[in-house]
Amino acid sequence: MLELVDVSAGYRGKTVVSGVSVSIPRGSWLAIIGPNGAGKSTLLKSIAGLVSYSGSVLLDGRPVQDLSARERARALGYAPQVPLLPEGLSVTSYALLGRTPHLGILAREGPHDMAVVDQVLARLDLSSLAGRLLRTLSGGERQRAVLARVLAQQTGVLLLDEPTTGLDIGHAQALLDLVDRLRTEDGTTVVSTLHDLTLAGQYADRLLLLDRGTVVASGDASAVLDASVLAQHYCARLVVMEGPDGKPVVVPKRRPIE
Ligand SMILES: Nc1ncnc2c1ncn2[C@@H]1O[C@H](COP(=O)(O)OP(=O)(O)OP(=O)(O)O)[C@@H](O)[C@H]1O
Repeated sequence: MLELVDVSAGYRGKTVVSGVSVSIPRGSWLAIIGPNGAGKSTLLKSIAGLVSYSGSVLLDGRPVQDLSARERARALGYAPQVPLLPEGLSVTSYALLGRTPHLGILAREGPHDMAVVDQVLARLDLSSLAGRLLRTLSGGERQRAVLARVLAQQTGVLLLDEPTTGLDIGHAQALLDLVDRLRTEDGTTVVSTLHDLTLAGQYADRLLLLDRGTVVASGDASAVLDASVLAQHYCARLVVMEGPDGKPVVVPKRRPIE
């Protein structure tokens, strides 16, 4: 169980996330949604311990701040929205970095670590690119390499900042399906930011809508993906329809030509 209690965070004295409390049961998926600048990434970085915050982030009742760096790296896997990549590494070497928290001091990766990485690369459709240098990858391939590293980390909690950015619809779906499988099979807990509201509604158990740093709506897809709520907070023209699986589909409406 991951629990946020009254979490506030900001930069240089300016608060950009204010008083967020939410419980995320083991094996569930929370999607943080909201307009640009709402504080989604900042909230995710707070959970990852990458920005300072007030309030508490508890993992199985224990403050995450009390974990050692190694314990934290074994417990929480974080994939940033705009990663800084070591461009000269191959995809395999980069994904193997995800195994670091599992290695003994001065130990090198062994066959098990290689097997984990091979499996993750296969699941992300990256096997054919395993030997390629990161700087030679397309945007979507780089994005998948970042996710390969975090999935190779095999943590109980995945913190994914816009994991589908730059991915085509097929690769986006494959990635979300993979995360969903980890969630249901291994009990992995997922917290992700997502701009695609339809995908957020399809995959997450619970959505948290942030606007200007505060939670303005929270609940399942049908409760949060309400046309008037979304129109108000995103300043957008849209309709919400029912999709084939009964989940909401958020459709933008073009401004009528005068
Ligand atoms: N390092 C930083 N220093 C100062 N201000 C920052 C920093 N990072 C983010 N901010 C500001 O904090 C606010 C929230 O940013 P954040 O990246 O959390 O929003 P977001 O909801 O993830 O946005 P987006 O959808 O555009 O990615 C924004 O106003 C942003 O300019």
